[in-house]
Amino acid sequence: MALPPAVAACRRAVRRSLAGLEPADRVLVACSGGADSLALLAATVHEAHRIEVLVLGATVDHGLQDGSAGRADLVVAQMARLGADETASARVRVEGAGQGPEAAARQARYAVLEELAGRAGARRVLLGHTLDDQAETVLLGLARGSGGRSIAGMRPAYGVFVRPLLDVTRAETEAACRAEDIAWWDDPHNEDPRFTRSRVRHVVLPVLERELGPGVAQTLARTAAMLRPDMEALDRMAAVAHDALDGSDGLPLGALHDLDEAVASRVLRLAALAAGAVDADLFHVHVRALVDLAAGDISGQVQLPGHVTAVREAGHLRFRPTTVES
Ligand SMILES: Nc1ncnc2c1ncn2[C@@H]1O[C@H](COP(=O)(O)OP(=O)(O)OP(=O)(O)O)[C@@H](O)[C@H]1O
Repeated sequence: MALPPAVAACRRAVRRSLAGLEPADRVLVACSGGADSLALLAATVHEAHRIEVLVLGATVDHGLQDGSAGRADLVVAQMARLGADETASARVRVEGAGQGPEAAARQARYAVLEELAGRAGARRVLLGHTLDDQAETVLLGLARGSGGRSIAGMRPAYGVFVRPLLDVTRAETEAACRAEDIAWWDDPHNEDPRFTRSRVRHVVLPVLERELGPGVAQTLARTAAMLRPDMEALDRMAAVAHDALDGSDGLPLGALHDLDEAVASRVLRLAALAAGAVDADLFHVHVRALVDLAAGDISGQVQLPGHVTAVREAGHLRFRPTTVES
């Protein structure tokens, strides 16, 4: 019997992301219990076992919703049923230092997944973000003015993390689950109109699709895929420049002015992060203010999230802890 197209699409996508692995290697699949991550797990078990790679399924319980512990147990049972060689469930405490509970949960989740992978000797951690997640991220980035980084979308791979399904739609992951008789769980958060991402998913994108024609989500995701290599090239140039320029005395303004603005703004961002600014809260508007400060277009200081202040003095841009006046 022919393989259902959605199952084939998931398997093809996963096969690419397992390239380079060898027999007895391990991969970890992060499972929330949603259709995306269960379709990902099923495809991974199939593709990994073909090349004798072992699959560890892991779920993280943030304890943020009622009944989350029971749900984590159900996800563990589901992962075993789908053929994961090992399963793990981790409970994390979410501490939102200056960020919302969602962002704090995401950060804690990534840290614990990386730790679990390290302990299990897994070479990759597979995440189930889909093409629709990517389109939503791009649209949100555009609307919030977060700059090129978010318009280029989520990275298909960074560090140990891989997102094999970025070319696969959410509908395809659901169709793959239905075809393989996999029951999934819909996170009520994703339906809650109080969350911006939920409104983008259920209101904004459907309107765009209706008014501009179908395929808007694909176009947004494709735009991100086209921009990403450009962004990454600029990031690499900036990392080299930052290493060369950022010293104990701060960033020399003369050298900074010699850089292209695309590189200089990234150097400023890296310097702010090195000084302790919080990555998740450092937006385009902050970097823009740093560019203006460095250029002398604004005077005084720039306050950054994470209690870091940037000042322009003695031919340098310097970062120091924000002093709180009593
Ligand atoms: N509780 C969880 N345990 C394990 N993996 C998870 C969990 N939640 C999400 N994931 C992984 O992340 C992928 C994307 O899920 P989701 O879109 O819900 O998360 P996110 O984009 O990281 O964060 P958020 O939705 O909170 O903004 C899932 O397919 C899964 O691989």
